[in-house]
Order: sequence, then structure tokens, then C-alpha cells
Amino acid sequence: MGGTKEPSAPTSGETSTDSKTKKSSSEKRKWEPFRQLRRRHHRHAFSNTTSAGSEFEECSTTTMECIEPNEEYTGSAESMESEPTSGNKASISSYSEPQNGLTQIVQWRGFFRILKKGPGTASQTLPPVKPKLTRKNSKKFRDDIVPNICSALDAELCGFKSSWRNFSLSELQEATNNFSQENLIGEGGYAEVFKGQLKSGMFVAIKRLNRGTPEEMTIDFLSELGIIVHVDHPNIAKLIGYGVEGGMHLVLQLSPHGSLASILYDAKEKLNWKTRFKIALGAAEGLCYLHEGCQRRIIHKDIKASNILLSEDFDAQICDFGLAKWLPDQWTHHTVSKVEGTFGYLPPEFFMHGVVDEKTDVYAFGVLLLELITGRQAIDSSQQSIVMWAKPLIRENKMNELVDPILDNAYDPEQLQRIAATASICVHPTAANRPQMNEVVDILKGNDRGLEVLKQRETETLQRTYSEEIFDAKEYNSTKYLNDINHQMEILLEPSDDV
Ligand SMILES: Nc1ncnc2c1ncn2[C@@H]1O[C@H](COP(=O)(O)OP(=O)(O)OP(=O)(O)O)[C@@H](O)[C@H]1O
Repeated sequence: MGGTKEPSAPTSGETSTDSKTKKSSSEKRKWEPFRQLRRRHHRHAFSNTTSAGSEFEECSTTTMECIEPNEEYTGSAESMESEPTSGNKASISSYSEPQNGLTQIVQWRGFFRILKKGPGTASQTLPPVKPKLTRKNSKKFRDDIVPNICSALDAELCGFKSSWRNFSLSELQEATNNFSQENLIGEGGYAEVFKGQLKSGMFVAIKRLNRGTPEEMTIDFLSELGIIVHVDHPNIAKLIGYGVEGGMHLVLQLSPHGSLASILYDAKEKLNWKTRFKIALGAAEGLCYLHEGCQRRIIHKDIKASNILLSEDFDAQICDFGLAKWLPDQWTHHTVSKVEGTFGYLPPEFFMHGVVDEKTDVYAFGVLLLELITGRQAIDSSQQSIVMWAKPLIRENKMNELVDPILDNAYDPEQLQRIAATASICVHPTAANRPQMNEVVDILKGNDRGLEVLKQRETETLQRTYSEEIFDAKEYNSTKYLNDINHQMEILLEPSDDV
């Protein structure tokens, strides 16, 4: 144990992101295609080449996905409080018909009426708003409808009473030195994040949505707000307020060490083993809370190193709920018709069938564990997947080859075995063989019996779930997985001709 120096905590208001999260230009270039994918997937559906009878279809949609099957939301709180009536566990949600501008605004108004009631009451009432934008109507949406939505938002959010604050543009400008480049601490696929200091002296991170079409931004913003209003856990990033003047802004508590990605890959001082283990456990607990501790199951859908923030004490805090989804209790899973998320973290059943459930996050969490152990990225510069690289080493128990060389053998071998075994089960190609997050937390906390059970489960014939029936993992090997990744990348990197 020990040996590797832990990065020192920045002093008040100083963030390690100041120098580290602002990625070097070479790093930025390396990741640019992946960032683009995150935005561009909104415009491309992917055609499925690996299975017959695919559900995927060519469409051009906005990102917020409703999970209520074929259910029309009428704009009233009452209608949104009802559970989906289909009761068909394996039913696949479909897009509702395009709605006219008035209906859309009514929906947003209804949404904010519910948010105004506060977290306790709004937990089951996310509006299933999913406008389908065809090429024809997307321009109309942008020109005619979005300005109306924005002013409706302004009007609704102004009266929003909760612990969240509604910040004016001038307050945000003052806090961030007019959104100066010096204050830029992070950039994601659809937002820039600035460090700021409020008049009260509090340091904050202000996420300003700046990419995508206006309708995409509106929907991303509402999607993230709609999820984050319901979550409250030490391992989840904390929202302080929002601002809708001059753009869409989320105001979050500042995580002084920035993201795990910035520390793991960019920082000169490397994370020691103890801190890595603490981050693994914290992220597991945060994810377990999302899956099981909330009133509804929340699937994050984009668990990755850059979406794990680090508090002053290096506690993991999950952030970025832009792609997150609610999943009704009676649903086994949800099916999406387009690529969402980040390559390298997506499980095979997602590529093959667009299946999304808790196990989607469990797979991504397994990749995250591998990154923590090895110091490697999910997909490296030569496009090698960390999963394909690490699995044989874990199987052959070659821990010395697996572990991040920067640790210089300063790690707890028992903990390393534990994390490696957990990671290996989490990235199992068959979703049903992956553990639940509560099992992961148990194992990381030292429950050896739990680990044995899971290992045994891996080898047993399992009762097949729906996703198992449509996906025979035995036929899905690493070559096919890599082919799928490459194929999806080719599709997504083609120039987009819509919107
Ligand atoms: N509260 C915070 N404190 C410190 N840094 C933050 C905070 N929130 C975000 N960041 C930094 O900004 C980066 C981008 O944030 P975020 O992931 O929310 O943006 P995004 O556009 O949704 O990204 P993505 O590409 O994952 O969609 C993070 O990786 C992190 O480095």
C-alpha cells in the first residue's frame, strides 16, 4: 500500500481542473471524434447489421427519450402521475407523433408546474415528451417553436420555488468573469463548464449548454434538470440552481479536483491505490442509489471517467444526467433506436438491440473499474478496447501486467484481486450474468461469499431473460464486438445532412 503520492487538495476555489481538465490540445484532438459522436448520435439512427429483424429504424429525433410506452401526455400533472398502463414487460417504447408547438409548450408548462411542487411530489411524474423531428419539421421547430419554449421556460422557471436558485445572466457573468477562458474548467459533448464564485463566496461550476440545435439544447437541459431534481446522495453531483437567461445553465457545486478522467489521464501526480479504491466504492454506491435508492429506477447511460467528479476528499460524485432515463418498475428494460453514450462503455446488447437497463450501467461501471486499475482509457489511441485487453490478463491472473505501472507495485493485492474480479463480471458479455449494483457494493466492501456466488453464476446456465432471448452472447465474440464498434463509428462520423 501507499507509495504513490496523492494529489494535494486544491485550496479554496482552486480546482485541479484549472490546469488539468482543460484538456491539452493533443488530448482534445484524440477525443474529438468521441465527443462528436455524443452529439451526432442524436441525428443518426444506426442500422443493425448483426441481427435480423432489428428494431432499429432510420429517424431523426431529439435526444430526450420518453419511457412511457405509446402514452400521450396531456399536459396535466394528474395524467403524468399515472403509471404506464401497457403492463407488457417486454414492450418497446415508441415515439409519439410530432406535436404542434402549442402542445409542446403546454407540456413544458406542465413539467415545470410539477417541478414547482418540489422533489418529493415530482418523483414519478416526468413528462414523456419526445417530439419526433423529421427533416421537414425540424426547421419549423427551430424557427417557430423553440423561441416559444424558451420564453415559456423563462416564465415557468422564474416562479420556481425550491432550494434551487434561479440565477440571472448578470449573476452568472459576474461569477465567471464573463465566462472567460481562464474560468473554463471542462468541456463535454454538449456543454462548457466554467468555474465561478457567487457573491456569497461559494465556488460553483456553471455548465453552459452550447452545442446542438436549440431544440436539442432545450431537451437536454430539461432532461438533466428533470432527473437531477430527484436525486440526493453524497456520491451524486449537487445542483445549486439554474439560469435560463441568455442560454441554458446548470449551476453545480464545484468539485475541486475535477473529473476522474482529468486526474487519471492528464494529471502529473497520479492517484494512489487507496484513493482509487475509494473512488471505485463511492461511484458504486452512487450508481446503486440511482438504480435502487430513488423512487424510480434511474439508468444513467453515460457512466465514464469524465462523468465522475471528485470532491475535496476525493469522494466520487456522478454527474451529467443528460442521457439518463427513468425505468418503470414493471419494465425489464427499455429499447432505444439510436446510439447514445460513449464508445468503449457500451455493452454488446446495446449495440445489437438497443437494450437499456441497469446492466447497461453495470457494464460501463466495469469499464470504469478497469480504467481505475490500469490507468488506461476505455478505448485507447489505437482503438483498442480496454475490455478486450484486460479480460485475458484477469483470467490468467496476471495482475502485475494489469495494474497501472505508475503505481509501482504500491497497491493492496487483495483489493486489486477484488476489483479485477468485480470488473470482469461487470463487463460480462451476457447482461444477465452481470451483477446488480448492490452486489457490486457488497463485494467491494469485502463480501467474499458474494464474489464466489457471482463467479459461480457466471458458469451456470441461467434462466434467460428477454434480452437473453434476443441475444445469444455465445455467438457474440470480441471480433464481432469490435466490428460493431467500428461500424457504428463509420456511420456516426459520416457528415450529417439533416437539421
Ligand atoms: N461540478 C463540477 N465541478 C468541477 N468540474 C466539473 C463539474 N461539472 C463538470 N465539470 C467538468 O466539466 C466536464 C464536462 O461536464 P459534463 O460531463 O457535465 O458535460 P457534458 O457536455 O454533459 O459532457 P458529455 O460529453 O459527457 O456529455 C466534466 O468532465 C468535468 O471535467
